[in-house]
Amino acid sequence: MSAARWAIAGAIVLLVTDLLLAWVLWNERERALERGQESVTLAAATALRRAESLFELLDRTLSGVSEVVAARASTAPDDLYLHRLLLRRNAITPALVSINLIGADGRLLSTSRTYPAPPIDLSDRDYVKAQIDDWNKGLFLGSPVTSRLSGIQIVPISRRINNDGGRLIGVVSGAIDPHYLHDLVSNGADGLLLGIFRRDGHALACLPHREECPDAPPQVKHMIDSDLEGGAEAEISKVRLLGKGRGISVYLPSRDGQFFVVADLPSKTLLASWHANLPVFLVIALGGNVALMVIGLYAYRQVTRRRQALDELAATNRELEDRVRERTRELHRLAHTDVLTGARNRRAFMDEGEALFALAHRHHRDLAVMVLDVDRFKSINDRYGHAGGDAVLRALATVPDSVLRTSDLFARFGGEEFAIVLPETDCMGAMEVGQRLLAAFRECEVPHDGQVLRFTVSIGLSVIGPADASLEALLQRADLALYRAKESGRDRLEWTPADSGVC
Ligand SMILES: Nc1nc2c(ncn2[C@@H]2O[C@H](COP(=O)(O)OP(=O)(O)OP(=O)(O)O)[C@@H](O)[C@H]2O)c(=O)[nH]1
Repeated sequence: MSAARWAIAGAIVLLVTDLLLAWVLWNERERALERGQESVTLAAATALRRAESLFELLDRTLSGVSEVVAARASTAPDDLYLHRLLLRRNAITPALVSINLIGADGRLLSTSRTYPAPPIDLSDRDYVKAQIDDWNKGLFLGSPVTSRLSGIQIVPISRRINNDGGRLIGVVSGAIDPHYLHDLVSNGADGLLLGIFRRDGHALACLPHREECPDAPPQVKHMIDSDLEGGAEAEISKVRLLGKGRGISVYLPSRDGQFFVVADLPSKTLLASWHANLPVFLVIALGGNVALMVIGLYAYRQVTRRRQALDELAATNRELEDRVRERTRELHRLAHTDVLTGARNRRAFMDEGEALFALAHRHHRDLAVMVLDVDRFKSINDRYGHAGGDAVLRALATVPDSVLRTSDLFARFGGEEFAIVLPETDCMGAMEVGQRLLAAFRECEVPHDGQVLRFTVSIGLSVIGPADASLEALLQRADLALYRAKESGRDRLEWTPADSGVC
């Protein structure tokens, strides 16, 4: 596999691994958001339940006062009685700063705080007007105001008092201590913003700003309007309703629709644990990537090295084979070459000569054999030394090159004796060649030791006959002819006829 393919395969493995890790990371994030959503919803629901319980309790208190006053309306109870009634009910309702009785004209008739009641006109207050204007209003939750009675910030509630005929007798009101409302939204998680709002957006309580709760921001007011139209119970938004930025928000209206709880948590808080684990994930991802890259590189190097080793082994094998072939050729050449002259030796001559003989014999072709012997070579040796004799032999071996055909076979037979096989050559042709050879040897000059040596050669010739069974037979006849050549005076060619007696 090429380096590019390795790189592509490695990149794909890394990509898949990183995508898997990213998927795990994304899942972790979604789960953290889900957990955050559950905790925000729980905080809002808890605050709503506690607020509804409180308002039910306060409603029962005001209803109780209302019933007593209505029952006693015909007997016109005195101020002290009313004050004591309010005082007793207030004593068992610590959430209220005071309980007040207001006349049908809006003037304060009695209060649990002081006796006698100060002359205060409350006809302009929303919690008074709402009850005077509506005979069946139920419990009314007023806007937070500064009490004219106590001078502190309170959240007013009120109930209408009717006589048996349904006519307005007066209004009973209670001033809720804002701290009680603030306690409803306590115990929130870190970073949680929680608010209880009236339908008109006035804040009744909030977390974490206990003292100065901001009124509902525009987006909450928009939710309230939507709620009025659609009657939705809860809405979860990814955009925070109370804080800035993104996060999880929950909006819950009360059963009677008089107030709403809104809670939200910023993404930063929701994902705090996820963010805390992020470096661990990144280190794992980075470590995984590095580990995969190291493993990939290691595997690539191992495979490359193995391939290189195999290539080198193959190259070494090829080189060894070449050397063995070369060596074999050299050995073959040495085994078939005469060391002194470089011509073929007897073995090579016999191998190749037998093959030429067999070919000629089978196809009835002509073939001639010559045996050559240097004349009086012993005297050359004696006169010029062995080195002189060797020089003559070396020179002799070069002469046939210029006379013979390349298809002819020339070899040193041993000592000063040489032999030639002439394929496709009849007796006449061979004689002609023999004469040319004799002439060439005569003219051959051998420089040696500052002198020029000359030599002659005697040649014995034989040609193939039908009765010849081997090259050896021709060689024997050529030897006989050579003997005659020597006997006849040397430097000449003689031939021995075959059984047929023709040349
Ligand atoms: N320098 C040299 N001499 C050799 C070599 N081989 C054989 N001789 C010598 O060649 C001589 C052959 O001599 P002879 O067989 O008597 O024949 P000749 O002297 O050539 O006489 P004729 O053949 O009758 O003409 C011997 O003295 C051998 O020692 C060789 O390789 N080198």
